[in-house]
Amino acid sequence: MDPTAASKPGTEDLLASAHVVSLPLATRFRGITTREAVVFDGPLRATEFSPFVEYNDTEAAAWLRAAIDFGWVEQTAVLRDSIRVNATVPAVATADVESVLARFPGCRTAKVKVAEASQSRADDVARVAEVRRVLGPEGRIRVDANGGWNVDEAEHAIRELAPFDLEYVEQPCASVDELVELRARIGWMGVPIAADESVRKADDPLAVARAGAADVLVVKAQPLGGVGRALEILAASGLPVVVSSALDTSVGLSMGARLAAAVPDLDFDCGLGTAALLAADLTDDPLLPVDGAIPVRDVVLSPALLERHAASPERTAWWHERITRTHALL
Ligand SMILES: O=C(O)CCC(=O)C1=CC=C[C@@H](O)[C@@H]1C(=O)O
Ligand SMILES: [Mg+2]
Repeated sequence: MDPTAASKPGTEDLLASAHVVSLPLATRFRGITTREAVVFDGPLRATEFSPFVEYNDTEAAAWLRAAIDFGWVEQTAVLRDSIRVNATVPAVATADVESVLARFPGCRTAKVKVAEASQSRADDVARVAEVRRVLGPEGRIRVDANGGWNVDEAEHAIRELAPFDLEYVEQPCASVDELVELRARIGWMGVPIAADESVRKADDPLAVARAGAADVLVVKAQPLGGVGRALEILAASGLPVVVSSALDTSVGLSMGARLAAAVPDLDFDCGLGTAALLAADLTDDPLLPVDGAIPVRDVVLSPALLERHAASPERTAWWHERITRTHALL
């Protein structure tokens, strides 16, 4: 659903309603310890624009489209009022696994990061083994390699990890062609493959489904251009989906929860529990997992928290320029 010309905010409207923030993380995740984000006071609700700082303007444009859609336009009907979420376990030391999982009360599913460049396969196996020990035999475990393996490495790593009973392996290899080859090689193991970067960073998010490269799609509202656009993509793919966050603040998580609430069939727990990875948030009532789920609702920004976590003048100016450049691309 594209914003209409009438309701689409101009650059000045966006900048006037923007709050640039820098939030500390509770635990290092994908190499960062603070999360920079912009939240807008939209006329419909608070909304978020938080492409990672290294993303270029072309990639960031989809995230801005999503922010505008959610704050100014989005009215999708929802089918459920709470979303079951997974615990997200960064590539931490084995000794820290239990305390990370404790941040996600009631979550029966854990997603474990693997294939971190500075670590070995033994580290991955030990981390997954520890997650299995803490969750017990009924827990569900998925791993996410963020495209860090080639096909041979993926085949061997999955064979070593499969005895821990994997729900799926997310983005084991970087390219769609590699995923196709890997899927053919490991079919006998019965471990499904999920695509994440091959959906959210691809020029054509449906290429992976057309190629038969994955069994499951990971969909994220911001990188796919918003709730409506993500729903179109997942419907066209015909594949089961997992809705996930982009390490958003609770505002971006409310967008993800709304997307998850509108998905016709939602069989997997969603990666929307990540407020638990933040050491601070922007609302007095954050979307933290309770009993393994988060509610589907809008988020009320706290002026005091916006002020406390306001980014420096230099970073604020950087984000304002990014918004201005990115908005010109829409
Ligand atoms: O899916 C989850 O459990 C949480 C979200 C998550 O893992 C991610 C969020 C943001 C950036 C990514 O590196 C990462 C992912 O790859 O899925
Ligand atoms: Mg992923």
